[in-house]
Amino acid sequence: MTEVATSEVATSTRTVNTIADLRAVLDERRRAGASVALVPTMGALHDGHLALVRRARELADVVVVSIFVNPLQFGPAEDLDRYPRTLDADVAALAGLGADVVFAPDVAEMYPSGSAAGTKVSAGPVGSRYEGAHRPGHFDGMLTVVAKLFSIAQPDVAVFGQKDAQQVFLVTSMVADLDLRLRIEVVPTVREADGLALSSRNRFLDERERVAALVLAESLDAARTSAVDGVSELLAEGVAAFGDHDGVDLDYFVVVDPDTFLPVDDAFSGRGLVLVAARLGTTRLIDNAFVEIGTDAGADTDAGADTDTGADPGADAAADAGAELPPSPAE
Ligand SMILES: Nc1ncnc2c1ncn2[C@@H]1O[C@H](COP(=O)(O)OP(=O)(O)OP(=O)(O)O)[C@@H](O)[C@H]1O
Ligand SMILES: CC(C)(CO)[C@@H](O)C(=O)[O-]
Ligand code: BAL
Repeated sequence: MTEVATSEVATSTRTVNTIADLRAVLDERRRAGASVALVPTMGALHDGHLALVRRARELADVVVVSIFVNPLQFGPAEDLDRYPRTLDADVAALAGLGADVVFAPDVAEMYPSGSAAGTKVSAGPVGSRYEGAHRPGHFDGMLTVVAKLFSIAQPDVAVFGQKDAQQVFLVTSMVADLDLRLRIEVVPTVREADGLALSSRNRFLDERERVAALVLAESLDAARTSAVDGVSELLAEGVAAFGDHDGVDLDYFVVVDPDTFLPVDDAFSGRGLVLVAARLGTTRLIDNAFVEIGTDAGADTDAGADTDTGADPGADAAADAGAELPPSPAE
């Protein structure tokens, strides 16, 4: 076997920092017949990430977790510099779950000619909507690093979180469009007890913002409850949930067809996916939930805890319903 520089964390978890070392470790395991699962992350791990790792552990013989804060997916005014970096704690948590390899390259290893230079993957039209409208270039940068990680690790399966729904759609599309030879596994959103979706960025919320952040899950609950009455009602109630929350700026609240990721029209019925994004001070959060529209089946998935909607019946909700509101100047 090629000699590999590693640091042992637990008996069987290794951290590798170079592409060559990761390939050497995985090639040896694959030659022995092992299957490989990859969990791509940007670190600052929380229970949402750990759910992906647990799922990966069930799916393959070797679990690789990548930790790389990818500059290519951050805009110039975004939070690249303040994005949390907690590598030692991350590696300890992963060792506790029996992950086999932590891949933690630096920027020069991933982008030797600089992150602005070189070939990029284009996310296509859906990449410019919703998150992409507010974070221009984000999805091209995300797909580029994910394609590189797939090429480097050559996993049989890669595990992603439903919390980043548009990311899941675009990664799945890339795998199909480029005939990549792996399977994408999606894990439901992990939430705090009160319904807030776990996110590395939650740590930036102050006490007041943490309370106000619940409105995202509440708006999804409101949408789910009113979905039986159709798309317009769902959107009106979802947006109305933001009516009495000062200090929360709604970026978008839309319902899309999960198969196309395009907004549904008013007559749509069946399974829809509601996407929401909002800013609280300098922190931007996203969330989503599947809903069953026009039937009384209710939501079928991982939407937030069963909280009150907080909707203000008097709010001028309908005016903004379904709108992709103009992008904010900066995060
Ligand atoms: N609450 C969650 N439940 C399930 N999966 C999650 C959750 N949060 C993040 N993930 C998934 O973990 C993977 C890595 O995400 P990432 O490192 O960007 O963390 P994050 O918490 O989403 O950070 P941020 O939202 O601040 O960007 C992605 O596939 C993402 O969807
Ligand atoms: C998939 C990913 C690791 C690519 O940098 C990132 O977008 C994330 O953490 O969701
Ligand atoms: N969680 C998706 C990665 C990002 O926000 O850049």
